Amino acid sequence: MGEFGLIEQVTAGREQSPGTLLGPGDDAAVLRAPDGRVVATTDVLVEQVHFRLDWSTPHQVGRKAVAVNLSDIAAMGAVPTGVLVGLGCPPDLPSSVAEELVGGMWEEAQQVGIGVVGGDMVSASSLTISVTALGDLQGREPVTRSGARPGDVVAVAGRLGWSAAGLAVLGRGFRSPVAVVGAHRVPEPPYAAGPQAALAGATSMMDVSDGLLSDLGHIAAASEVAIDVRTEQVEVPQRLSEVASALGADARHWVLTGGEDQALVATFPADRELPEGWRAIGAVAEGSGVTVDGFTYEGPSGWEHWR
Ligand SMILES: Nc1ncnc2c1ncn2[C@@H]1O[C@H](COP(=O)(O)OP(=O)(O)OP(=O)(O)O)[C@@H](O)[C@H]1O
Ligand SMILES: Cc1ncc(C[n+]2csc(CCOP(=O)(O)O)c2C)c(N)n1
Ligand SMILES: [Mg+2]
Ligand SMILES: [Mg+2]
Ligand SMILES: [Mg+2]
Repeated sequence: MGEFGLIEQVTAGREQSPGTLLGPGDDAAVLRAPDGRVVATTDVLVEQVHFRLDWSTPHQVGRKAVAVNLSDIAAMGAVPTGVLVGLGCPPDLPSSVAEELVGGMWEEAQQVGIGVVGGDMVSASSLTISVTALGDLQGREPVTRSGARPGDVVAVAGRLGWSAAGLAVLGRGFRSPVAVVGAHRVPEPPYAAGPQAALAGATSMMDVSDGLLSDLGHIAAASEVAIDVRTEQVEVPQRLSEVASALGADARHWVLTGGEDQALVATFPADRELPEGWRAIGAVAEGSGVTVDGFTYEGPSGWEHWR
């Protein structure tokens, strides 16, 4: 099948999402931007680096590719308006795989009431997925990484360590459909928690893609503050402890440094009540860097490409 046939196959019969005025099909999509500002973010996923098709179905990979972008929109306190999808497909990739991938992308997009408004399809030596998400601030100010202040509470919404546990299970050759494997295949970012945190006065926020400690390092650096994570406040779910003891691994390490759950982490003034779904895990102080119970964490604090 040629390029245009494939584009036809993956776009045919798709409904236009509510904020889309035009597209896909023209030189660019036109989206409503009621706020007058557009939030934009992009994340690339590469086969063997971000996913394996013997570990996940194309549909699950498609959902994840969109989810990791929508969590960046939520982390700004915005709501998504549309996604654009770039697909680099090896020549021998069955068109059904591309179809399933795009189907998964649509499913995830539709969870938040949007659609795939455009994209591009090219030949490539390994399957490469580039998703761009656009969002709307609905009149609110963006919640950046740089607003954390000494005295703030650090809080998290969503799962931590589940995807890393699932990755460990898959990496040891098990394919059982346990919950952590499901969490690795398709993250469940707490999309609504982003705008809710913004409304509740969050001073900084980001999504946890690389690992809690690593990502908190970005907030600490951008805000020029120190962040201490208090392990007595950080829940290690029973499920993770069970998987860890079966594998001889450390569940707390997954929670503190595991990426790809796309949880949201934010800081809030200490006198504010945390919005529903948010749990306190630490505190902001004057200084620099991230500590755990006052000490520097031994070992890598999260995923880093080329390391
Ligand atoms: N090639 C690039 N050109 C310009 N800006 C970039 C480039 N790569 C990354 N950035 C910017 O650097 C910042 C950090 O990028 P990073 O990819 O770590 O963000 P993220 O999407 O939140 O994390 P993750 O990729 O782990 O999901 C972002 O603001 C991003 O837009
Ligand atoms: C086959 C396979 N091996 C390893 C991993 C783990 N992994 C890959 S990228 C990443 C961080 C987030 O990516 P990015 O920073 O690019 O957004 C993590 C934790 C995986 N998902 N699949
Ligand atoms: Mg990201
Ligand atoms: Mg991010
Ligand atoms: Mg990253």
